Amino acid sequence: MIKNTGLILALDTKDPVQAEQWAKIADATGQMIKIGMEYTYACGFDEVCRLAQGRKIFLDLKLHDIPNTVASAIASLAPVKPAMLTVHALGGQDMIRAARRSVDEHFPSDSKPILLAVTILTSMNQENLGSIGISVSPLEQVLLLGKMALAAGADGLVCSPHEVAYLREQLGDDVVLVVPGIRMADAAADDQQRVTTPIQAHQAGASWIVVGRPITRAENPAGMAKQIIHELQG
Ligand SMILES: O=C(O)c1cc(=O)[nH]c(=O)n1[C@@H]1O[C@H](COP(=O)(O)O)[C@@H](O)[C@H]1O
Repeated sequence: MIKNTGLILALDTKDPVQAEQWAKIADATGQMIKIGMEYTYACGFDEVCRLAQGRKIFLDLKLHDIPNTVASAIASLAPVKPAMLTVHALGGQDMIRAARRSVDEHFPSDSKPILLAVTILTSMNQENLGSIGISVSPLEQVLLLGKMALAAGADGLVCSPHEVAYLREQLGDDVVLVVPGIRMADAAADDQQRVTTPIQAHQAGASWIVVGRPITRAENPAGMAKQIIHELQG
């Protein structure tokens, strides 16, 4: 059983003022923030570096390309000094090996980001998998991709809350499991398919949960963040 599950607040916005306000909520509670594609593409790399300064950042750009391109992209991300970064497991073992080499080469040994492989997006269900030619269950596919990614050098995985308990059992306590697809009980799932509540993800063994809209669209985002942290610690 994982004792502590951290909260990562996803800053999915194009607006630097809004991002700073949400980041301050995370600062006040000592949580990590996630900067993703929306912010990076809208605001640019310099702004990402500014927002990241003095903060623990999960840089979620979900790199997925040929090995050389991914390795070079990771080298370009070094100025952000992220604590975590993502590649897509579907890029395969050669791409993940190249990502590993690039992290080891371009980041100082005392501040290497945790290299995370995104398995099957939380927005996909069995039917979506079938439409891309995958007939096994999300659980089986996540385990297959997860084992491959860890063997190729990833430090951890991004998976849905539905797979966490099984991955913990199969892969042990040391692997970092980062878990989006978090919704409060009875809340709308939006575009997410494989979801649970924060406490269920914690009990299943998540190292970190990633939460965006349940906090950022709450009437009182700071209050909601505190409530989730309280639940995770309870
Ligand atoms: O890599 C991720 O963080 C990620 C992987 C995944 O499978 N599903 C997923 O939702 N995410 C991210 O987690 C966040 C979830 O946001 P909300 O659905 O608003 O809580 C978004 O920033 C997504 O980009």
